[in-house]
Amino acid sequence: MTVEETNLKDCFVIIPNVIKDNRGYFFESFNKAQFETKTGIVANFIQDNQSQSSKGVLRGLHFQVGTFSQAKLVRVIQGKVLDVCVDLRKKSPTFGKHFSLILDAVEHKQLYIPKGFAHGFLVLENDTIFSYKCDNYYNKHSERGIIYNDKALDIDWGFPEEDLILSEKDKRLPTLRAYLNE
Ligand SMILES: Cc1cn([C@H]2C[C@H](O)[C@@H](COP(=O)(O)OP(=O)(O)O[C@H]3O[C@@H](C)C(=O)[C@@H](O)[C@H]3O)O2)c(=O)[nH]c1=O
Repeated sequence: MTVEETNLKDCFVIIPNVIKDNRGYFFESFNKAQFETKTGIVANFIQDNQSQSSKGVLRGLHFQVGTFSQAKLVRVIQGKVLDVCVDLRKKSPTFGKHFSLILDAVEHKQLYIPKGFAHGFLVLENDTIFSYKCDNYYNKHSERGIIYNDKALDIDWGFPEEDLILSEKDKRLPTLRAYLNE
């Protein structure tokens, strides 16, 4: 696997070694020792999640707070997404900045998103299956979010706004400024 830095500190793109033969392909989707050596991050993932979505679904921008804050290692098993994360660590030099990349089932890239970041993705192909590891358990009461189209974040989703499909919960999320003033 190869690890690439992003514009956001502690946030990495992981590019696996995909081995192809006449049967198909094989790759190690997670190798703790290699992950830790190449990123310098000690990962203790304890929950795996999987979701399926249609084209146009936007999930996010989500995070958990306090003792339930989560680092995530995200990837696409089938289909394609635009994946986005936002640095919400108040003391970070890249506070409020975001990183985005395409995750698909062709390159099999992964994104490591540290604690203190918001995360979301826009689904670009029907029947996309998204999978991620978390280093903390889900906790309903610790869930927070920022609205995906917050002008202050300036995220280019590159998709017609009227075609987006969001959960009722996600439609009501606050801007970053409103969240910080809560
Ligand atoms: C995230 C999560 C949800 N749930 C439940 C709550 C709800 O009934 C149902 C669907 O939850 P949501 O609508 O929050 O699912 P979703 O919008 O897919 O939430 C996910 O979005 C992406 C962008 C992330 O980064 C994740 O951390 C997570 O927040 O699943 C769990 O039981 N465990 C979990 O870990």
